[in-house]
Amino acid sequence: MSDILKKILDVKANEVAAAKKVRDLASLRRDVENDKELRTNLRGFEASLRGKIAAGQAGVIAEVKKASPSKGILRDDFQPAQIAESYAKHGAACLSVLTDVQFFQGAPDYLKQARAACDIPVLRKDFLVDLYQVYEARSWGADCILLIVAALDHGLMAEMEACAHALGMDVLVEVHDADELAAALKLKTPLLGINNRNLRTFETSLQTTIGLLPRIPADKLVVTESGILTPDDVKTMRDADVHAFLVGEAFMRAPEPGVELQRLFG
Ligand SMILES: O=P(O)(O)OC[C@@H](O)[C@@H](O)c1c[nH]c2ccccc12
Repeated sequence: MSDILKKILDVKANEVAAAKKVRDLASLRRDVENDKELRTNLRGFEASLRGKIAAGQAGVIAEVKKASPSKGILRDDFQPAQIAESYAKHGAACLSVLTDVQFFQGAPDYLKQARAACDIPVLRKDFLVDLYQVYEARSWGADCILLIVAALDHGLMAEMEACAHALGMDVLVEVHDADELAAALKLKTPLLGINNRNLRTFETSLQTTIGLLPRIPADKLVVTESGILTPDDVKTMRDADVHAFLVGEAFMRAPEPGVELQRLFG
């Protein structure tokens, strides 16, 4: 197995081991749980999505992403605070900020800068493989974490979800096929992301979302992720009753990301 996901997960395991040497889990956990600001300053991620959708709009999670392993650099003039402001001003429900350094050229600092520049909730977008990263996410200000079924043992995944919820964060669980979906449906979170991109091959098809819809109970909020590039793509999803979107590339390549958001979804 030499797929890219496997490579990323190896790096993540090393990163967590290194971070624990600087500050161990017990100490990080204590710091997060004893910080009044972190205990109270939470922006409801699910609530923000549901608010937009209840008003008849799309619930857009707008991504702050400098680069990706499949596409290279997406944006040269990369200023997370400015991008966040632009997204919020033009109607994004939430932000997603890449914190992975090695593969996506993201950073924890980008999450902090983006969140400080607006008042909408923020997802830590990364490959989480350890409880430690859940506490890290909150310590940086994240309102929601991503759990990728393909990256996680199912027992650990449930533990991470419980931890996130205990800290007041929401959880977006990500799947790509029917088996992963079955595992995701055992979690409590209503936020179900369907990644149209295969993380092992990077092939992208919007049919991934459409094909899985019949298997999803009505109380789940489906977020279609990746490969949404045109107003037509948005229409395809909304016609299929999918109203929440996670979009990066299309916005990152535009001169003003928020204006592009409005063009795609307005
Ligand atoms: O840039 P796009 O094709 O609009 O995709 C955004 C987002 O879905 C994608 O960045 C993503 C979805 N799941 C992930 C998991 C890890 C890293 C990145 C991702």
